[in-house]
Amino acid sequence: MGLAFSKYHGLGNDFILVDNRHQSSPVLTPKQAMDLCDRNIGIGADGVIFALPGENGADYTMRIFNSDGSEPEMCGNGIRCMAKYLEALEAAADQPPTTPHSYQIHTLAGLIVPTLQTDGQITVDMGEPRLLAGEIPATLAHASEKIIDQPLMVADKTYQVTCISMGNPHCITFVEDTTTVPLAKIGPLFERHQAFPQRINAEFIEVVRPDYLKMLVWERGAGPTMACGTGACAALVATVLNGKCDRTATVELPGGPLKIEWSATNNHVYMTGPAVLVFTGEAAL
Ligand SMILES: N[C@@H](CCC[C@H](N)C(=O)O)C(=O)O
Repeated sequence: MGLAFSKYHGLGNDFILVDNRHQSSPVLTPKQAMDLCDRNIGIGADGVIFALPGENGADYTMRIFNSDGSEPEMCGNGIRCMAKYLEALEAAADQPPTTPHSYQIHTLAGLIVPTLQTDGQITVDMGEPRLLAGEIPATLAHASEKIIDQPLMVADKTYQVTCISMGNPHCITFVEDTTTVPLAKIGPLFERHQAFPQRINAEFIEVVRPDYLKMLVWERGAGPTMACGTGACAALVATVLNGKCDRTATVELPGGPLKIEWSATNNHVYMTGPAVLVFTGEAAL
């Protein structure tokens, strides 16, 4: 049986998109998704995203498997890709949406709202960051406390970390220079540190200016990726909480820039960036 798919990327963070609008659970198993993500024997991607029927009054539901088959709660770059994918599916069915056009998307992290802009960029209302240790989850503080600039011992070195959930968990460390971070060595140790019972995404941030951050990321379930949207949002929030940047800043990732704003008015985080169709195809299962 063949599986029709579209491959998209958001700043090099790449995904296989599957039209799952007629079934209420993903049409692939985690193992099938993992095999399709393999860059040698599959299509190659950081994850597989399923566009499902909407739940809780939403237009659609997004589910995602990481390239290791695990299921995260949310994906920032992925939801921009899904918005473009939905636009293409609707246009193919002669329902061309108007722009700017928003979708209400239910995720395991709650309701997320991407808006397609007339310039091709997508702005996503990512909801409110969750700051308490119990919400992340992390054991570096009592469940009802925040983890801001706390020590974490990794491979005999103490890092000062700030932990934020954007629905999925992030651990942020400030560095002098992102080019000197031994990501392949310490990334997996952060991800599977005993302080993080559901593993963690690890971000390393260089504050270049109060409105410009550089970021390296090691993703839970996917390893080093070219960009992470939820990670960039968590990084901006962590940097504000540490008094090192403005509430609006550009976060420069290996794959390019994202504009992130943490609104002082409604506490929501907004992410703006691109999503690009790479190719469509049919995969053998
Ligand atoms: N790349 C994504 C995040 C994908 C999920 C992450 N690996 C996790 O397990 O939490 C993004 O752009 O946010």
